[in-house]
Amino acid sequence: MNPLSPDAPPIQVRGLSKTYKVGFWFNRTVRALQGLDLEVGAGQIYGLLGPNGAGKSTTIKILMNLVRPSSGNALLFGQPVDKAATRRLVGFLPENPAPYEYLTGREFVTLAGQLCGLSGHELDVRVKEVLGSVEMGAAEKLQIRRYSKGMVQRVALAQALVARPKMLILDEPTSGLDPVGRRQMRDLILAERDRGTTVLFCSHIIPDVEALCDRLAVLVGGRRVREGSVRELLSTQVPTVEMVVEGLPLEQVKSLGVALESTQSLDGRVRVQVPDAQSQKMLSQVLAAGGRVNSLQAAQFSLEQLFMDALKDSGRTTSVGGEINT
Ligand SMILES: Nc1ncnc2c1ncn2[C@@H]1O[C@H](COP(=O)(O)OP(=O)(O)OP(=O)(O)O)[C@@H](O)[C@H]1O
Repeated sequence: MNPLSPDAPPIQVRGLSKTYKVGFWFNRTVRALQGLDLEVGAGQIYGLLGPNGAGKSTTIKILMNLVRPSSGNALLFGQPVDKAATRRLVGFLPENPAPYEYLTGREFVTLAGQLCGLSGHELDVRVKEVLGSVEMGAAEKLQIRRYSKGMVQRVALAQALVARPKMLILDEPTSGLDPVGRRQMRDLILAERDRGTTVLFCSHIIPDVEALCDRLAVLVGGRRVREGSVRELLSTQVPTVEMVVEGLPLEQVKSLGVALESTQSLDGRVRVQVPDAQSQKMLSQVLAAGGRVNSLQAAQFSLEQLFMDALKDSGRTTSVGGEINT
């Protein structure tokens, strides 16, 4: 039976909420997700970006049918997430992979391939191929308990890739990897996308998201607070100018009557970010007050700024965690 609904997007999430019960008597609740909507189109690399506790892993666990939502629904290829036949189309890398550590890397990936229905020569070839692609060929005969964290992450990715999935769901794929490993992981994800694989991944490493994603959603406190392509999202930012002011103390710079985006006191200087429309006024106010501007440049639009703005707009005093009700 074909588990795919033709034309259905690989991921559709509507009004997804998840409340965990916590505490000794389970009398407190944490709202990890609050009415989340998501749609991931075929062949996209889609990023979930958010601070610690934003609900990224909970979303992924619901998609992998490891956690049940409190309300709302989630579909993979148009089918409910509890259909095993559909989940078989997905390669999954969990947040903290814990493979059976007395197996060697090769035995573990072989087992994963067998569970996905591969066998014989095809399985042997494929296992060798994926272990090579994550650069674990040389260590494939070592028991996993001898591996470093980054090596475990690599064999865990190999098991996700072994059955040539139609979609990859990766929870913090670059966690534990050194800079070379991070670059390889990015290249692997891009190569999978070029092969036509849809990829959903979550991260709080902004450069990874920026380098990889076609689209992304920013989650804060279990809610989606931004969504779009990287270019769309960056184009919504107010253009700003960065100035370095000398000869005026921070407090005086702040009281020049210009709305500043940010200020930072450096050794005897003050770095400020000013909305572009205010930059001329700021310049003349600094000069009138006896200060100097020793550098002035257009600030780069960045996902980092977008992320900080999203956090500020969502009105949260701390970025960490879901909402706790006692
Ligand atoms: N099994 C659980 N029991 C109780 N609370 C949980 C459980 N799993 C997650 N939570 C809570 O739900 C909220 C969202 O957690 P989740 O792991 O989904 O966030 P995340 O965005 O993946 O965070 P991180 O980036 O730190 O991995 C947090 O407040 C967390 O404490």
